Amino acid sequence: FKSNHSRNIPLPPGPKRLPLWGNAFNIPTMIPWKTYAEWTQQYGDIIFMQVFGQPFVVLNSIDSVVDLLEKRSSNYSDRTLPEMVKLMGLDWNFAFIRYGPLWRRHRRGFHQFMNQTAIQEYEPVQREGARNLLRRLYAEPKKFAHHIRYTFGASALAVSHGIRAADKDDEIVAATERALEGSTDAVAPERYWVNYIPLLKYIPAWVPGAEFQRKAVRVRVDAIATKEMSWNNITRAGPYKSLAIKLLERISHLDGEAYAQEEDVAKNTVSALHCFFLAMTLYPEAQRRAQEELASVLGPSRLPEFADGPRLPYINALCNECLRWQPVLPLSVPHRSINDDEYRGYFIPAGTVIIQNTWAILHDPEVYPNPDEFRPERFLKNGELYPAARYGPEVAFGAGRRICPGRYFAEKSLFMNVACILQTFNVSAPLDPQGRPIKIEPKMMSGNTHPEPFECVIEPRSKMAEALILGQSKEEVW
Ligand code: HEM
Repeated sequence: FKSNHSRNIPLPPGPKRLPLWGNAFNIPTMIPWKTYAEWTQQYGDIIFMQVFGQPFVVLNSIDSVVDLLEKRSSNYSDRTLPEMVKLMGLDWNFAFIRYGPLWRRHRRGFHQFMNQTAIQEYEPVQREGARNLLRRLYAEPKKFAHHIRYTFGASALAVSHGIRAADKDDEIVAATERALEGSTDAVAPERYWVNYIPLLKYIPAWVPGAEFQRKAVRVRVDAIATKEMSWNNITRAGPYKSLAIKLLERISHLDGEAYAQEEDVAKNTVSALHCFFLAMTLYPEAQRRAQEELASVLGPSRLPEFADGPRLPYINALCNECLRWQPVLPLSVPHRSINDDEYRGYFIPAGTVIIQNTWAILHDPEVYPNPDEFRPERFLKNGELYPAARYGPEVAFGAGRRICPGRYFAEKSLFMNVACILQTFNVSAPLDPQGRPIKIEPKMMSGNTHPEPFECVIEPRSKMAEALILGQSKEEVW
């Protein structure tokens, strides 16, 4: 692609391209969202790249995202299916379905079960999940990252199949976790050459250097196991069974895929909660203010309920700040254009992969001063929840027709877990042998969506808090 020759319209600016390779050597492999944001200085907010003939456009500003992904959504709602995702056997994933009638059918089904009214039905599962997480954190605080993953995996199993997961070491939850471990990795285009050169898929797994093939086989085996296990276990389903079956019929083909789908997306909420622990470890003042609010609204002797939400603006602002501070999908999920287009005097060819740089948008210092600091107050005005600017953390859920359909569900899960944890625990940095807090650097995994492993201390806030955690008999609401 050089430009639209017939009308002589240039491509958007971007790094210089080599013949054939294009920008293959410019694509940053580590934290690409920061590099793309830095490139704005040089190239502006829309950046063009091309790798082996595949055009890419990075959108670094909210204006370009609104103009293209929202206002021209009929042209910018297609997806690209990376070769590695196919090799892993995860190509059924709704997030990768091409724009068209099949996607529309899935999307309608998802909306039917995940709209703001329908999700009220899942409140008991979300409430139970949050309370069970408290007991797990109390029993083994050091394994907090595992507990978050496990709790959300179990809730996904409940919502999608109506199956109650075992209290620990559930085989379906474990297999799906393993199967999905690689899927975020696969969509990060910089990770695997096979995403650019599909012919590489014919290299057999035994060839030295074909590690991508061996990884694909490992993921595929777990994906098949998940499917079979969850289907065979549908008999374990409780009263949610009929709801689960309806959901399965609508959004998948009545097999194990709906659970893996749920698990896959639940993973984003897991990452957001993981970032919450990181923020609480690094910003004790924000934690103190949130706990003061809980004390004044709830008192010390009960756990939060969904109905408390409107009276807890600081907790809501803190959840917003978790989504903004370390967005769990910093480059969203790529869209793809259907037809040739012209924007701000530039030519965008049909089939261009469009990357929304969510991180750059939510770290724009003009809108969010000192963007690397965790400051929930930026979402408050006169003590009330207030949109920080003309756009808020909803950008973290994408844009246009492919915007995350699970966002209301995710926000409710985040609220319930954050409020329950802060009501009962103090989260702090571990101490060194001299008793000083160990300094932790906030770092997100590249190409993946959660923070790099870190340690934190999680202790009950008081005897009363301990009683709240343990006093409840094990919650079983369905
Ligand atoms: C904090 C949690 C979450 C975040 C930050 C998040 C973010 C996103 C983003 C950025 C996208 C891509 C949007 C785009 O292409 O413009 C997406 C897609 C999607 N999300 Fe979420 N998500 C979260 C939780 C969930 C949950 C809990 C569910 C389901 C219950 C869900 C279901 C989906 C689905 C099905 C898609 C694909 C939509 C499509 O391609 O049409 N997400 N999500």
